[in-house]
Amino acid sequence: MEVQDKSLAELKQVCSDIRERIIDVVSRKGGHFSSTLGAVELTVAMHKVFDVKKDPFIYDVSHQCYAHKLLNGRWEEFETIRQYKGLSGFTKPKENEADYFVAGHSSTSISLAVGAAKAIQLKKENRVPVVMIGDGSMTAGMVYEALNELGDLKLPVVIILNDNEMSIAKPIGAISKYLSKILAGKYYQNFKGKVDSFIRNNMPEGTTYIAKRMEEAMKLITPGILFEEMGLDYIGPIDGHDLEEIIDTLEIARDMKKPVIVHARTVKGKGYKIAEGQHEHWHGVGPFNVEDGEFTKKAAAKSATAVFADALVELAEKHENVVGVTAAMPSGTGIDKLIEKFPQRFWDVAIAEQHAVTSMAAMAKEGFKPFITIYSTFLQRGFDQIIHDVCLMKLPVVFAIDRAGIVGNDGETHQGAFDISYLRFIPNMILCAPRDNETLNHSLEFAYEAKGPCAIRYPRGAFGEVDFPSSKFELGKAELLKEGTSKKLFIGYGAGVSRACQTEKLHEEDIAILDLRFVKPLDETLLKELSSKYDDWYVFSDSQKQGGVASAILEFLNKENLCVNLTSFEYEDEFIQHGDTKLVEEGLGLHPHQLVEKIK
Ligand SMILES: Cc1ncc(C[n+]2csc(CCOP(=O)(O)OP(=O)(O)O)c2C)c(N)n1
Ligand SMILES: CC(=O)[C@@H](O)[C@H](O)COP(=O)(O)O
Ligand SMILES: [Mg+2]
Repeated sequence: MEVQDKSLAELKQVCSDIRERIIDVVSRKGGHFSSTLGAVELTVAMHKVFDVKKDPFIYDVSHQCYAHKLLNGRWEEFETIRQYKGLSGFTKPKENEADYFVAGHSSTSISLAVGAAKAIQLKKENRVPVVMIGDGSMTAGMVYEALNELGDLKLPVVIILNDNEMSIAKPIGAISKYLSKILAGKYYQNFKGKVDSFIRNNMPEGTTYIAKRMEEAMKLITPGILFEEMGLDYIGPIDGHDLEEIIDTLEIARDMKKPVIVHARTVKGKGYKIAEGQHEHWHGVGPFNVEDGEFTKKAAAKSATAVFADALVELAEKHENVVGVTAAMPSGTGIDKLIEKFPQRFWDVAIAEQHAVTSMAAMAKEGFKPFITIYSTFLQRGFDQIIHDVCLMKLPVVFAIDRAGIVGNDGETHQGAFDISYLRFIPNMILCAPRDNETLNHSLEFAYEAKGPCAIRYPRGAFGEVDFPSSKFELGKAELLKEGTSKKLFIGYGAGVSRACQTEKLHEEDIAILDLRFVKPLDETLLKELSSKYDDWYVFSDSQKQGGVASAILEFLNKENLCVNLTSFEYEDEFIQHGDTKLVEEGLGLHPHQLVEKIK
C-alpha cells in the first residue's frame, strides 16, 4: 500500500485498518501480538517519511513487523502468517524485497544500519537506513558496539527507539531504568527547549561563546545524555502513537544527515484493551477469543520446560549452592518460578547471553552450581564464552538447553538444530539428553554432580511417549531399551528416542532400541558390543546431521575399525522453515510412517 501521498486523516485510517487486520488474523492463527500492535503508528510513519524502495528499513528482532508486511503487498497473504509454507513471522528478504534483512535474534539492527550506511557512503547514494528497536533489545551488548562506532563515524542513520517499558517479561537492568527515567522526565525536554529559545532570542550578538557554553551545560540535564555523549543526536521522548508528532519528528531526523535516536514512548498491545500494557501473556500467542481474550487451545501434556522447572526447584531446595540465570526468557525457560522463590539465587540478566555464560563461569569458580537455562538458538550467542570462560577452565556449569529441535512457527531463526554440533567438539564438555519426563529428572540430578561443564537438551512442548522404565544417569552410559531379533539397531538421542520407538512399532521386524543418553562421552563399550550383534544402525535425533549424533558414532566406529551400515535421521544441511512442528517434520520426511518406508 502506498502511503507517502496520503493525508494525516487517511494515514490514521490506515493505522486503524492495520490494527483490525492484525487482531483478526492473530486471534485465529496465533503469532507475535502485543509488540506489533504497539508499533503500528511508528511503522506507518516510517513508510510515510522514508522510502521503503530505497532506504533500508531495519527491524530489530522483527517480531513487531506485521504492519510493515501489511503495508508491503502482503495484506491477503497475511492470513498465512507463521503457517507452514505461509508468510514468515519475521522479516525475510526472500519473501518480499521490502524486507531488508532476516531477523529473529535481537539487537542486530544498529550494526546492520552501520554497515548499510558505510556502503551507502562508499557508493555515494542518497539513502538513509532507518531502524526500529525496542527498549528490551537495547539491553544487549551488540547495540553498544554498534553505537560506539556510529557515534564516531557520524553516518546518517535514524534509530527509532520503540520504548514500551517491556521486554517479553519486565525489563531488566540499568539501561532500562535509565530509559524509564527519561520517559518519566519529559519536563527536562520542555525545559531545555525553553532555555534554548531564551538563548536564541535574548542573547545579544557577540555572546555566542557564552550561549554555546550554556547550551553545553544544558546537555548535562538533557534526557538523552548517554546517547549524546556517544556522539548521537537524541530527540524525545515523543508519543509513539501520535502520528503527526512522529511524522514531524522523523522528517527532522531524516534531514539531519547524522545519527539520530528518536525516542518514542509506546504501549505494548495498543488497540486491544485486554492486552494493553500486559507483561508476557500477550507477547506471542496462540489463537484466542477476541471478545474476552481467552486462549482457545489449551496445552495437552506437561511441557518439558515445566518438568525441568519443577525438578530445578527441588534441586535448589536441596542444595543451597544451586544458582541460575535466564537471558530475558524467564517464563519461556520456566525459571520464572525460581526467580520468584529464590530471588537471591536466580536472575534474569536481560538479553545478554554472553554475559549470562561468563558471569556463571565465575560463580562456578566460587563453588556454586550454576544452571544456565536458555533456548538452543540463543545459546549460539554465547559460543565463545562457552569455550573460553567455561570449558577451558573445566567449570561445572550446567547448560539447560530448551527448545532443542524444531520449534515450530518461529522457524529458521529459532530452530534448535545446531547445539550438538557446536558443543560436541569442545574439550571437557559433557552432552546428554533425556527422552521423557522421568529421565529429565535423572539428567538434572546427574548434572548437579557433574565435575565439569554439562549440557542437557530437551524439546519445546511435551516429550513424545516412550514405554520403557528408566534408570539413573551415569557418565557416558547408554541404556539398551530392548534387544531385537532382526539385524537392525535403532539408536535414539533425547526426543529422538520416542521417534525410534514409534518407528519400531510400525515396522514388521523386531528391532533393538538403544537410548544413547550421552553423545559425549559415548558409551564405547556398549557400542562395540552392539556392533558385533547388529549390522544396520539407524540414528534418530532432533538435531543437525553435520557434527551431530550419527557423526559422533561414525567417528568412534572409524577409530575402532568397526564396520556397520549407519543411517542418520537427523536434519540435512539447510535452514528449516517455519510452521506447525508436525507438518515441518513431515516436510523433512522425519515422521515415523515415512521413516519406516525409508528403512524398508
Ligand atoms: C538474542 C536473543 N535473545 C532473546 C530473544 C527473545 N526475545 C524476543 S523479543 C524479546 C524482547 C524484546 O523486547 P523489546 O525489544 O523491548 O521489544 P517489544 O517486544 O517490547 O516490542 C526477547 C527477549 C531474541 N529474540 N534474541
Ligand atoms: C521473538 C522471539 O524470539 C520470542 O518471542 C520467541 O518467539 C519465543 O518463542 P517461544 O514461544 O518458543 O517461547
Ligand atoms: Mg519493549
